[in-house]
Amino acid sequence: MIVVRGIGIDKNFGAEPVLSQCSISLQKGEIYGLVGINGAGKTTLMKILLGLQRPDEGIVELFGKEPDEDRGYLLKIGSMIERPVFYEHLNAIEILEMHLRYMGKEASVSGMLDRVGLYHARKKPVSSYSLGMKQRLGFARALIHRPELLVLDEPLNGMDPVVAAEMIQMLKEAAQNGAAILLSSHMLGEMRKTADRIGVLTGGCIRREITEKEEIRDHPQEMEEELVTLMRGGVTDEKTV
Ligand SMILES: Nc1ncnc2c1ncn2[C@@H]1O[C@H](COP(=O)(O)OP(=O)(O)OP(=O)(O)O)[C@@H](O)[C@H]1O
Repeated sequence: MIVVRGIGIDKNFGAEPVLSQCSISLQKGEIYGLVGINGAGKTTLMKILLGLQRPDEGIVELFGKEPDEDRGYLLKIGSMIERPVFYEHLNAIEILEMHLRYMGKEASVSGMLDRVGLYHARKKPVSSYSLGMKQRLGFARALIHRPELLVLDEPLNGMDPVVAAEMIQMLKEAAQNGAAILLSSHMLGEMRKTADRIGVLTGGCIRREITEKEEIRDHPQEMEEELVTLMRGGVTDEKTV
């Protein structure tokens, strides 16, 4: 089942084309890794898929249909785009409890804070958190309501290896439970360990998708070299999506 699909998306900022006939789709239960150089358009594509930005051309379908006016689909989505924003005078417990109430879901707030390494700081105001701690709280907020679609823009940025490994494990569990996960990262090694499919965004569209699990996991050196070549705009004989 396809959870989100972008078809033929164009987006320009002024005279600068960022996305050009860009198409992407994610299935239930899959982790899709989006890679590309700085400025390739990863964040822009994610925002368009989430309805945070309008494309100049093209169609987005969420859960099998074009997003409707009542925006009920938002309750099925978790996201973290760029830096997460919070009411900074609240603490982590209050923020996650408020989010769960809004989403109409129940979950263990303490359990989630423990997994992202914030249990010790759970009663401190978010204004006292470091950037990495805010990033972890943003990750927790994106996941805690068990969304069917998760869109995470560089969630592993600035994470230490212990936290990054736990976050990857949590993403895998969410995918096993049926979530479709779109993830961007510059950390090709982490991406290789995490994603079922990797798409290379370059020149405004996804030029290449690496889909075979064996190809992603068993040939790390070759795969990372190929990704870097593609991101630089290099040509391979592979398909354009
Ligand atoms: N609101 C905006 N107004 C003007 N230009 C924008 C806007 N948002 C993005 N851009 C431009 O669009 C291009 C793509 O930006 P985007 O943030 O999508 O790239 P990215 O692949 O996520 O980059 P990074 O890896 O650095 O996060 C960049 O050239 C950026 O300057």
